[in-house]
Amino acid sequence: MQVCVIGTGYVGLVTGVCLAQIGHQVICVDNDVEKVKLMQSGQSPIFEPGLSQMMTANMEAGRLEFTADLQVGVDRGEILFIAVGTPALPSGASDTRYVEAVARGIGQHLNGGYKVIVNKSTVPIGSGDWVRRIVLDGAAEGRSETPSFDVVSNPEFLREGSAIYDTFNPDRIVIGSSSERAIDLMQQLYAPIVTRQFAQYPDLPPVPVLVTDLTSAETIKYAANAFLATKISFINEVGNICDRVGADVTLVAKGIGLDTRIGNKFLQAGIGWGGSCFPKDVSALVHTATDYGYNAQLLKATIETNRQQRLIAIDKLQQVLKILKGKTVGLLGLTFKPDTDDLRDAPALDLIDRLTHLGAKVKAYDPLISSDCNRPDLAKITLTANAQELASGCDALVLVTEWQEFQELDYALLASLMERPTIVDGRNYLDARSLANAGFDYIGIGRPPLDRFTPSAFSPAQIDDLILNAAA
Ligand SMILES: NC(=O)C1=CN([C@@H]2O[C@H](COP(=O)(O)OP(=O)(O)OC[C@H]3O[C@@H](n4cnc5c(N)ncnc54)[C@H](O)[C@@H]3O)[C@@H](O)[C@H]2O)C=CC1
Ligand SMILES: O=C(O)[C@H]1O[C@H](OP(=O)(O)OP(=O)(O)OC[C@H]2O[C@@H](n3ccc(=O)[nH]c3=O)[C@H](O)[C@@H]2O)[C@H](O)[C@@H](O)[C@@H]1O
Repeated sequence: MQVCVIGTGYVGLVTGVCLAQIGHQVICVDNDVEKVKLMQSGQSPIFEPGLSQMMTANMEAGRLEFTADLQVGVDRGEILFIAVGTPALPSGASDTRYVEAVARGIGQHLNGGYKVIVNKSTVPIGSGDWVRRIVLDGAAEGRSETPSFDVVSNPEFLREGSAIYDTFNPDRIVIGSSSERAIDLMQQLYAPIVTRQFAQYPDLPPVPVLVTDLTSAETIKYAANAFLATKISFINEVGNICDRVGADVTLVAKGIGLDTRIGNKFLQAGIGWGGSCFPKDVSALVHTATDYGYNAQLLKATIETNRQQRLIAIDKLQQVLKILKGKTVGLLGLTFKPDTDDLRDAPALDLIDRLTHLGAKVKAYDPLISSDCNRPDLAKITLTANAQELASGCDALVLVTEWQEFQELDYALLASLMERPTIVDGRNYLDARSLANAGFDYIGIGRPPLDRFTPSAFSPAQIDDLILNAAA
């Protein structure tokens, strides 16, 4: 099928590349001319595991092209994906100006043939009909013939860092539309994914496809992200209670997660959720609720709990170091999660603000953020090229992002380079006992100290063994 994807960010580019990989003819449009030139030369503007290779392979196979010319994309595509950003406005509402610009542009360039216009961006509930109207307005401006099109909501559930895997192995595909013709075309489009032709486990039953009305599909996207964010805020709150009563949140999470009604995913306590979507999407849902006369108290608490949680590492540092003014704190990781170069709304940024406000000197090492990144929000910190350089002269380290390479560091060496080897493991990611043996004062989130025997001394894998043995 002929597909046009408008917006080539974390979602649009992955969608375009994966649709080409399953055999469709894809043209990706972006209004950032430099980005388009980069992609035309075979380079991905973002880091996502496996993306560059798949992108170049599909370009070479003649299934994937890039352009800055929306007219070319609209002419070529039978299915037009809108995948531009919908960041938060200061009010918490979603900023839909990029979606509006694209919808109007599509309308201006429509050429008479039937098109399916797909909202892949996360758009406020009710946007499907709004997009239809904007497209019609654009068409009237462009004086095109009466356009023939339908609007579909097809929310995206991929995670950064595993975006390609998630695209080929989705838990479900949601298609919201009132048009049978559009729904049928969307089902044809996704057939190779639904039948798991590109899945890691091809023998699993087909991927469930949920066909809904537009509004329900749009609400599913917000509800999914709000639920996941609430689940994390919940376990973080339990972790804070664990800190006070001496329980271990990693064991509590195991214990509740074995209940299939609860499930074991998204129960990792830490320094809070961040990224380009959870913060803005939960805020946008609260905002929508308010617009419709409902006070979404639970979601507000989810946000507030997370705001506090992001600074919990500072409380822990203050307990050990007391005065932070004049101390040097090293951050292991900056991105909001591992395997991405994305710093949008990363908890690290709040930590940096607060630590510098308290007079601490902040250093950081992140495998994908280099000192020449020229980000104003990182201007007040020292970015180092590796973990040794980071640890050198630090009073404490905070593990912010659970990059795999942080498991393999020589912590005894790092400890020897530090003023006072203390580490706050903001993701409960490291083996507490090994860190203690390496000379560190190890502090987890919601975990008791190691000075008395507790299973906290075990690594996550060892805890899994305990469960298996117990089951046997
Ligand atoms: N990042 C993620 O993991 C996920 C994001 N989403 C949603 O997908 C949407 C896109 O998010 P990201 O890919 O992260 O955004 P992004 O900011 O990485 O990419 C947006 C792209 O759209 C381009 N763009 C803006 N205006 C344009 C226009 N008028 N014409 C053509 N291109 C234009 C920008 O240059 C940029 O390349 C958002 O609504 C987001 O909420 C949904 C699921 C996952
Ligand atoms: O709408 C979106 O953009 C996407 O948002 C999230 O994906 P993403 O933000 O890429 O990353 P997640 O893996 O969900 O992590 C989000 C944040 O939660 C934190 N997190 C996650 C899981 C957990 O147990 N604990 C926890 O603190 C992570 O560290 C990270 O800061 C959702 O998981 C995707 O389904 C959704 O498509």
